[in-house]
Amino acid sequence: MTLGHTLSPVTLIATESLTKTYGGRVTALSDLTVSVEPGIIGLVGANGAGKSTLIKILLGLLPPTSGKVQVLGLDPTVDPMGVRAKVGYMPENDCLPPDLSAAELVTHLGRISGLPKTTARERASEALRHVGLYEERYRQVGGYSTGMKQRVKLAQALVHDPDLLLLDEPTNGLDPAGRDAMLALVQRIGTEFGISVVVCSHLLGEVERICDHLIAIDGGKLLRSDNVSAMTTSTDVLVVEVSEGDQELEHRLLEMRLPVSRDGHALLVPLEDDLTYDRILTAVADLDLPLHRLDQRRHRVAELFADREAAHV
Ligand SMILES: Nc1ncnc2c1ncn2[C@@H]1O[C@H](COP(=O)(O)OP(=O)(O)OP(=O)(O)O)[C@@H](O)[C@H]1O
Repeated sequence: MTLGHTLSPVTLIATESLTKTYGGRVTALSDLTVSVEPGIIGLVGANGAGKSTLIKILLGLLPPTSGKVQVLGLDPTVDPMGVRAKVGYMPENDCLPPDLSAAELVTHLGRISGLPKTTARERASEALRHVGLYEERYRQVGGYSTGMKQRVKLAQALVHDPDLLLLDEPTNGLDPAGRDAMLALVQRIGTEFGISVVVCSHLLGEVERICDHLIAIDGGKLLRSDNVSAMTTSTDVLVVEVSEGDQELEHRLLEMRLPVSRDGHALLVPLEDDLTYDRILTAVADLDLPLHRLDQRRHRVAELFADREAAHV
């Protein structure tokens, strides 16, 4: 199958007028046309936006009602096994059998993916090492913390060495430190292992941190698909951060008649002209403070959606 628009040889995922209705009543995806290249891609949308439905269609687990879809050049409606051989999937919900060890489970799932016994065992150990569970791999999964269970799900998605990972809400149920660790891991997989990743999340701020590209959907429709850098354009406010002495610096900048405001420890100064940089640097040097950051503040992606219902995604 070839989609109507021209596909670049590196197109990762492409859909054209993709529509999915459940029971003819609920429209989960509506006329969705989107195309992305390899990288770390965030799929964001509020609960019920249609993210999981899209993931299931990409995997060939669910047939679309109408429209076209391609994953890594394959059509999941025609060749679901071909797609699944190249794609790893981390489901959203807790679905791990509690009485198996992580090593047994990931090896078993590797075997199901078609790996020979020894290779499956080796690949399982490797995948568990990548996610930081090597030492704990012979313990029963039932005794694992939520963060460890999420990492087992990630390891099983990696076991057959896929070209693309589809991660459905990988930070679900994790505390802030666990979320940071999971996001760092996902980013490392995308950058160091060269595996493309689609991260599904209803938390825009999270995916914005690690993704190159964002697809935002709302009510099954495409809201926006763009590079994160294109969405987060610079503002005309400078952010100044010093490792210590921020109050001293604030006083000095006010004395210099610069209209300073605060965002936590960071000082914000409107950028009037190039001299603003010099004046701040002079103040920092005069006070002999350790400058940590001086640059133009960028818009957060969330600000782009602030005037829409999708603001809470
Ligand atoms: N099997 C189903 N039968 C009927 N309606 C469904 C089914 N699965 C999903 N839906 C509905 O389709 C819409 C999209 O659901 P979907 O699970 O794809 O959204 P989502 O963005 O993944 O949300 P969440 O983050 O809550 O999982 C919702 O209105 C949901 O209630």
